[in-house]
Amino acid sequence: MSQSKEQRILNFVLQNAVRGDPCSVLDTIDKYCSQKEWAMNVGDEKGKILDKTVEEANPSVALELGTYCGYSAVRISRLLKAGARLLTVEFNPEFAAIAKQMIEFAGVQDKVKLLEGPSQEIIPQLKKKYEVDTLDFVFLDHWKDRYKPDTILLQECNLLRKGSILLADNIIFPGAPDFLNYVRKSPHFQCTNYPSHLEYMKVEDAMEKAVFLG
Ligand SMILES: O=C(NC/C=C/[C@H]1O[C@@H](n2ccc(=O)cc2)[C@H](O)[C@@H]1O)c1cc([N+](=O)[O-])cc(O)c1O
Ligand SMILES: [Mg+2]
Repeated sequence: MSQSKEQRILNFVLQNAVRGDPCSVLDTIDKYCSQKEWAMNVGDEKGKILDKTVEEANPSVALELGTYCGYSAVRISRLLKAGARLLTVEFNPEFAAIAKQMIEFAGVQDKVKLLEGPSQEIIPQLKKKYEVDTLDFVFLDHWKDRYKPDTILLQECNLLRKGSILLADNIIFPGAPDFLNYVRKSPHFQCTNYPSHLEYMKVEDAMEKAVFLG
């Protein structure tokens, strides 16, 4: 059975990164995906926007939708204060298995809880099953047609509070037009756009920050 691209990325990290060093894991993934095989990690340029937004939010409880190989889970969790936690949602069992190993190799496993399943099933479980009160930060990077329904679902489940910060990847490419329209038109969100580029490419992309106003 030939290896998957995601398994090749993990193997490259296991063989070339420094165990317990999140930055080394991030740099190694970026090296592989810029030189050998493109993959849909948020990457370093948009990753720096993610870093700034996480630092602004300084979250006690953060949610990520779309773990993939764990690149942004490592990126986010390396910035979390003592006792803070990241819940990350992955639907594909193969990607979840890769991400779990990536997170453990980076040494951030005590800050990260990987939840396997579709976001529309997991989100309604966050309060009772995962003991979440409200979310301080949400990173949206899963299926682009899920950004809007999941943002609505987060509100319906009372998971956002005044000041909760949402950050969405891929606003230009592949694009999330219904989400963008929704948050920009909604009186409940204050939006900011961050122009950037698609990971590892010269293609235009952007991130959108949407602060919940209550
Ligand atoms: O399509 C993209 N992302 C979709 C991500 C999907 C991920 O979210 C998970 N998920 C987790 C929970 C769910 O409920 C559903 C899916 C999927 O199992 C997958 O791991 C994308 C594409 C490009 N691109 O250049 O083409 C660039 C990007 O940065 C992207 O993020
Ligand atoms: Mg993305």
